[in-house]
Amino acid sequence: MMNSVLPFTVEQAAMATEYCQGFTDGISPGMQETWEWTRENFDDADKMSSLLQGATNKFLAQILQPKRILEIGSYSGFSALAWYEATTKQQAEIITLEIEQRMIDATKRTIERNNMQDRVTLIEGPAQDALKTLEGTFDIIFVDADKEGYEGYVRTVLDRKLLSPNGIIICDNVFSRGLAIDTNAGPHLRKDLVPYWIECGKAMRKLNEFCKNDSRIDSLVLPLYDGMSILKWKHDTDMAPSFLPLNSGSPASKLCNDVLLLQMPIEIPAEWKRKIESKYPGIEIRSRVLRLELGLEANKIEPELWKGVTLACLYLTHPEELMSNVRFIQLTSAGVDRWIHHERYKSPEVAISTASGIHCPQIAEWVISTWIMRNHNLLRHIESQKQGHWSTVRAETRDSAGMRIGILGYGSVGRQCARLATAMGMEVYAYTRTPYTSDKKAKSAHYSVPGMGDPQGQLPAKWFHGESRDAVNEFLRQDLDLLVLCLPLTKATEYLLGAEQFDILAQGKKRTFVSNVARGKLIRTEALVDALHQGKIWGAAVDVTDPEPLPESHPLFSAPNVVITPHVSWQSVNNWDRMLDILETNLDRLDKGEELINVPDRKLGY
Ligand SMILES: C[S@@+](CC[C@H](N)C(=O)[O-])C[C@H]1O[C@@H](n2cnc3c(N)ncnc32)[C@H](O)[C@@H]1O
Repeated sequence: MMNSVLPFTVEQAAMATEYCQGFTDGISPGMQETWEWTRENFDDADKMSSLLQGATNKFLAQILQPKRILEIGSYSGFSALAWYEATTKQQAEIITLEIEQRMIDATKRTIERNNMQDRVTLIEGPAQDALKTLEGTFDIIFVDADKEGYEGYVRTVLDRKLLSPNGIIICDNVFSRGLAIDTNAGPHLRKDLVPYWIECGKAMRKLNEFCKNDSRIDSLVLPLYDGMSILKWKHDTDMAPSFLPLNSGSPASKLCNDVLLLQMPIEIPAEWKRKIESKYPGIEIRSRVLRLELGLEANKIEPELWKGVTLACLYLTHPEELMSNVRFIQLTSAGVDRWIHHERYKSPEVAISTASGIHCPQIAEWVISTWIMRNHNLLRHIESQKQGHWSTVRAETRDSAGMRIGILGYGSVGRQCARLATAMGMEVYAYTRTPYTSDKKAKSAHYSVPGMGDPQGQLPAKWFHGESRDAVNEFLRQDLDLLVLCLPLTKATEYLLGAEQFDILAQGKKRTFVSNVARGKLIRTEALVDALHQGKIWGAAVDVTDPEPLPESHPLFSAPNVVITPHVSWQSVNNWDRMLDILETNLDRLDKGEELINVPDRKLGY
C-alpha cells in the first residue's frame, strides 16, 4: 500500500468504523453507556473520543501497564473511564484535568456512576495551572484539550520531566479534522466550524513541527481517528529522568510497581536516582527536601505526593492515612523514638530500618576530641587566648596511653570509639545488654562505614553485660578513665547515672571523665552538676542534656570542667551519602526478598 490512509468517503468511513468495532474487544457496557449518554446530552459530543478510540486507549494501557496516567481534557469522563478499566490490575492513579463547569459535572457523573473515585482525581481549572504543580512522573499523558494549548502542555511536561522514562504522550486531534494537513481537506465539515478547525489546524502544525525538532523526544504521527501523535523520550538523551534498558531480558524487578518517597535535608542527587531507576525498572522516585529550620508545618508533604507511595525514607512522622500503602520505612535517624506510637511503625507488615551506623565516625571523633580538650586543658587555654594573653595555666595534663575507656553500649558508635581509643594506646572495656558471643549476625545486619569500628568485636580486653542497675554499677567500679555513654534511651536505661553512680566513680582509683553522646535522660543533670563541683569526676562532655535544650543560665553551663555542645556530634557532610547507601542496600534486599539491615527491635525501641 503506497499511502497510509485509505481514500474513504464519509459513508465508507462509517462502515469501516462499524466493521472495526464489531471485531474489537474492550468496549464495556459502562463505556457504551457513558458514550451514549454524552451524545444525548451535549451538542458538541464530537469532542468525545470514539468508542473505537476508547478501546484503543484501553488496549494500549493494558500493554504498557502504567502506574500513573495524566489526562489533559476530560470532557465527559469517557476516556478517563477507559484508562480506569484498563488499569485495575496495577491500580493505577489517574488524574484528569477539565476547565468547563458543565464538563466537570459530566465527568463527576461518570466517576460516580462507574465507582472510579478510588483512583481517579478530577482537577478543576486551567490545565496550564495544574501542570505547574503536579509532581512525580506519569507513564501515559493524554493531551486532549484546547488545541492552541497543546504545544505549551507538551513543553511543560518535557521541561518539568513529568513523563516517566518509558512513558508516552498521546496527542489527539493532530489532524484537526484534516485542516492541519490542508485547509481544503475537510469538505465534510459543517461550514460554521471550518474557521475554528482552521485555527486548530495551524496550532497542530506548530505542535508537530516543535515535536519533530525537539532533540529530547521521538515523534510518531499516525493517521488514526482525527490524527494521533505519540511522543516518547529519545533513548540516547540524558534529558529524561533516566532510561531503562529495552529488551534487556533481565527479570522484572520486584520493585517495579513501587513508589519511593524521600524526605531528606538534601536534594536527592540525580545520579543516585538514575542508578536506582535503572536497577529497579519501573520504580518511581519522588522527593521533598527536609528543612527542619522552618518547623514541622513547613515540612508536611502534600497528599498529592503521597498517592501510591509504598516505600518511604523519612525523618518526621506523617499522618497515618497518607501512609496507608507504605510497606517499608527507612528512617533517617538512628533512634526510633519519634515513631514508636505511629500505626505504620507498629504494624508488623511494615518493614523498618534505621540510620544506625552513619554517624559513628564523627561521634567517636567528638568523644575523643572533648576528652583531649580536658586532658590538655584546652578550654582554659582557649579562654586565655580569647582574652588576648599568654596563658600561665600549668595544670595537670594527661595523655591517653595506658588509660582505660569503658564503653556503655557497644554498638556502632561504641565500636568506633574503641578503635580510636585503641590507636591512642588505651585499654577497652565494653558493656552490652546481652552477653557478647559472636558478631556474625550483627555484622550482616548492621551498617558500618567501611574500614571503621570493630565489626568482629576484637578490641575489648574485657566484656561486661547485664540488664540490671547492679550490673552497670559493677562496670563503673572498673577504674575507668573515660566512660562513654552510647547506649539507647529506654525505660531500663533512663537515669542510669545518678548520685549513686557518681559516688561509685568517685570511690575508684581513677577520676573518670564522663562523655554522653546518646540521650540527655541517661544522666540526672543535678547529680552531674554536683559531681563536677565536688570533683567526683575528672570532667564531662555532653552533647545531649536533660532538659534539652539546656535553658539559659542552667547551672550545668557554669559547672567546672565540662564541655557542652548543642546535640551536634552526629553532624557531618558525609551523613547523607551514607544514608543513601543504607537505603540502596535495603532496596536491594527488598528486591531479592532478603532480610533488611538496621532493623530495630520494636519492643526494645532501638
Ligand atoms: C476533546 S475534549 C476531551 C475529550 C475526552 N478526553 C475524551 O476522550 O472523551 C477537550 C476538553 O478539554 C477541555 N479544556 C479545554 N481547554 C482546557 C484547559 N485550558 N484546561 C483544562 N481543560 C480544558 C474542554 O472543556 C473539553 O472538555
